[in-house]
Amino acid sequence: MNGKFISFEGPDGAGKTSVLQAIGQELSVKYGDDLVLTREPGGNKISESIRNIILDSANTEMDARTEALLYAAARRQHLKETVIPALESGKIVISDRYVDSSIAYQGAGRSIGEDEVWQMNQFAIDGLEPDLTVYLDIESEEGLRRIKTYRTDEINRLDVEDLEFHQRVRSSYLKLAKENSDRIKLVDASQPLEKVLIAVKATMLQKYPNLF
Ligand SMILES: Nc1ncnc2c1ncn2[C@@H]1O[C@H](COP(=O)(O)OP(=O)(O)OP(=O)(O)O)[C@@H](O)[C@H]1O
Ligand SMILES: Cc1cn([C@H]2C[C@H](O)[C@@H](COP(=O)(O)O)O2)c(=O)[nH]c1=O
Repeated sequence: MNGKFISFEGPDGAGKTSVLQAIGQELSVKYGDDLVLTREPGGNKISESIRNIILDSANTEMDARTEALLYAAARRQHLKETVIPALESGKIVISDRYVDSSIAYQGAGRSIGEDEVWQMNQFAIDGLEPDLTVYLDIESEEGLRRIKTYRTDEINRLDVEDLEFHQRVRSSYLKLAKENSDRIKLVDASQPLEKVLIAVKATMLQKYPNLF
């Protein structure tokens, strides 16, 4: 596949949506339809339906392994329907979250086990990893503060987990970034948004010097 596959990762409230909106606007001027901005869970009808089930705050009885399997199912459909066809036609695919989210949130956050969640996801991703992952790092307290202070849309079933859950998620991300330093590049997301954007662009340019 000759396209570029870039994922953005981070704890809740790190600023992925804000960063991707700005970067996406800039890149779409240059690339038009050759840029695919998408998200997990979601990106197509089936995966968005699965997203609604997973994130619905009313689904309090959902088992942690069921949750992990649903994320993996949404991921598989997203890959088959959205990501792989775009990469095969040479497009740039930027996904808000991918399999690292499952390792951090289900593996560590829900304490299912990071290795177990990674193994289970192999069936869904069939070896397809991003070429570059931009990890927006934020302390859990600050991420949660941002969500509670500024969010106008709905607070989802994972946002309302306690501080310890979100701290396990962040620790897992930091471990993943250390163990996969060729692929995962850390950006300090506690800075003002303008500075985060500069750092993110610099990170992307290191991998793809002519991207912007
Ligand atoms: N660098 C920043 N400094 C201060 N506030 C920020 C910054 N980046 C984003 N925010 C604000 O924090 C809130 C969360 O940001 P955003 O929705 O972009 O994060 P996110 O990583 O997509 O979160 P989630 O994964 O929970 O959807 C928003 O209200 C946004 O305006
Ligand atoms: C892909 C994926 C996501 N999650 C969690 C992380 C967030 O809390 C939500 C998605 O909401 P966002 O506002 O779009 O970031 O789902 C997860 O737990 N596991 C995953 O694999």
